[in-house]
Amino acid sequence: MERQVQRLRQAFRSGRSRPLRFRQQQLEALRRMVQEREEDILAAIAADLSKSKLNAYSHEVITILGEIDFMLANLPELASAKPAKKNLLTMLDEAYLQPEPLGVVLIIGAWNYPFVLIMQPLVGAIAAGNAAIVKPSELSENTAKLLAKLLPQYLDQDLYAVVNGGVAETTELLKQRFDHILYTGNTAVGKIVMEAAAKHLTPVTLELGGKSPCYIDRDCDLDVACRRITWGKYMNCGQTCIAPDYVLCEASLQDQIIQKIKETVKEFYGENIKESPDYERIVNLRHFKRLQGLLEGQKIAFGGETDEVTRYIAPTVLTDVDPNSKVMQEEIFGPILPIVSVKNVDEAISFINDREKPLALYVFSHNNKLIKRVIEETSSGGVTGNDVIMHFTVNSLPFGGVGASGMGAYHGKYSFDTFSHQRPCLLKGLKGESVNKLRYPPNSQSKLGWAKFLLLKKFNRAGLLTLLVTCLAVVAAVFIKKYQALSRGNALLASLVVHRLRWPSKHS
Ligand SMILES: NC(=O)c1ccc[n+]([C@@H]2O[C@H](COP(=O)([O-])OP(=O)(O)OC[C@H]3O[C@@H](n4cnc5c(N)ncnc54)[C@H](O)[C@@H]3O)[C@@H](O)[C@H]2O)c1
Ligand SMILES: CC(C)=CCC/C(C)=C/CC/C(C)=C/C=O
Repeated sequence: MERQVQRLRQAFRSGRSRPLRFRQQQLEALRRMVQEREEDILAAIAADLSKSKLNAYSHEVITILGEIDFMLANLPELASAKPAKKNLLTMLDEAYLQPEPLGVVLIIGAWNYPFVLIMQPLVGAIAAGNAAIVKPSELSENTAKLLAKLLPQYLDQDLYAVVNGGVAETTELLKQRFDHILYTGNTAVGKIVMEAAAKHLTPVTLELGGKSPCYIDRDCDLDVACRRITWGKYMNCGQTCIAPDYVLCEASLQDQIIQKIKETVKEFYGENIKESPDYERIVNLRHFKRLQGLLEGQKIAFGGETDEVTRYIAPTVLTDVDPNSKVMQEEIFGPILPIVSVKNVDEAISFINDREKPLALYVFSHNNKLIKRVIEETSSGGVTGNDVIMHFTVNSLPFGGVGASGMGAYHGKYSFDTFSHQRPCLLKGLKGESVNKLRYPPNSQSKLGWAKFLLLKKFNRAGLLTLLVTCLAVVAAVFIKKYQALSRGNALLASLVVHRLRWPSKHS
C-alpha cells in the first residue's frame, strides 16, 4: 500500500497531472470508458443492487456523464487564476488566487450508488490536477471489481489507482499520508476516517447520512407531494442517503397521505411489486435483518411484507410512530416510511432541531413563506422545497452535509474546489523602497498615520488635504502605469512626493 501511494506521489511530483490538456484528456478518457463499457457498468450495478439496467443508467450513469461534461466545459475557467482586490499599499502589484492541486487524494465510496460515489469525486480530483486512489465499497463487489479492471485501461496508471478490499485493506490505506480524503458512508466509520486523517493533518470531506425529515403542510397539493415522496423514498429500495427518512405532518393529514402513497406505489410498481423491474432489493442479509427489526412493534399502514431469500421488503408506511421508537433513532436506509404527527409547523421545526442536523430536508407547501421559514429556522446539508432528492441533480449546488451529516461538499465547481488549494499570490516589483519605509522600523506616529490611511482608510480633518494630494498622486501613478508612458519607478516617485508632505503628528 505504502509503495502504491509512493508511486502516485512520484508521478504527481513529476507535474504530469497539472497541465490543463492532460486533465482534459483524462476526463475524455473517463467519458469514453463510460460510453464504451456502458453494458458492463450497467450489468455490475444491476448485479450489486438487484437493479434494472434502465434504473442503473438513470440513477448513476447519467450523473457521471453530466459531471464530466460540466468539467470539460468549465475547466479552463475553474483552473484559471482569479484577480483579487488590492489595498492602497499593493495597488501597483499583482494579486490573484491560483487554484493548485492538493497532491495525492483518497476517495472511499459506499455501496448504495457504487458507481456515482466513486466516479463523481474522481472527476473532481482529476479536474483539479491531483493523483487519486479510489476505494470502492466491498459490499458492491461487482462494481468494485469492474472499476479495478476498467480505470487502469483508460486512465494514466501512475496517477490513478483502484484499491479493493474491506476493513483490513481500508485500515491499511488510511495509515498512509494523503493530501485529502473524501469519504462516503456511515457516521461511525466517518469518525474512524477523520481520526486516521488527523494523524497526518489531512483534510477530509465526509459525506455521511442521517434522518432526512419531510414536512407536509396542510396547505399543499397532497397528490403531488405524495407522488414525489413515494419516488424518492422507494427508489433504490430506500437505500439513498437523501431519501426522505420520515414524514412530519398534522394528525388530520395522516390517512390521506397513507392512501395517496399507497395508490402511487401501485401506480409505480404494479399489483405485484416483487415483479416490478423498478423495485430493488436490500443489499445484504445484515441490513435486511436490521430493517425487519425496525418494523417490530410498529403500526403498519401498508406494506410490511418481507422475504429473506430475496431480501425483499415491500414499500411500507408506519403510522402514529412514537418519536422514541427505534425506527426514529437511526437512519432507516430502507423502504420504510414512518409518519410522525405534529401539531403544527412550530412543532415540526422543534422536532427537527431536537435531532442531529440531517443531510437533507424537505418541505411541501403552497405557502412559500412557510417553506422559507422552515429553511430559516432549521439546518441541514441541503434542502428541496416541494420535491425530494432533486437538489442532488443541480451541479451548481454544493452537495454535502453539516454537523453529524458530514463536512465539506462536492459536485461541479465545488468538486474542483474541494480538491484544490486556492493559493493566494501577491507579486511585487523590487522598486518602491521609499514607500516601503513606512512599514520598516523604527516606527513613528507619522508612519502609523500612513499605515492607518493606507490599510484602514482612516484620516482626520487636519490630514484631509494631504490625503487629497495622496489620492491624486495615486491616481496619477495608476494612470502612468496603465498607459505605460513612464516606468513603474516614475509612478512610485509620484507617491514619494506626497510622502514628503508633512503629516500632522496625531491621527484619530
Ligand atoms: N452523503 C452522501 O453522499 C452519502 C452517499 C451514500 C451513502 N451515504 C451514507 O452512507 C451510509 C451507508 O453506507 P455504509 O457505511 O453502509 O457503506 P459501506 O459499508 O460501503 O462503507 C463505506 C466505505 O467505508 C469503508 N469502511 C467500512 N468499515 C470501515 C472501517 N472500519 N474502517 C475504514 N473503512 C471502512 C468501506 O470499505 C466502504 O468503502 C448511510 O448512512 C448513508 O446515508 C452518504
Ligand atoms: C433524478 C434522477 C434521474 C436521478 C437521481 C439519482 C440519484 C437518486 C442519485 C443519488 C446519489 C446519491 C448521492 C445517493 C446517496 O446515497
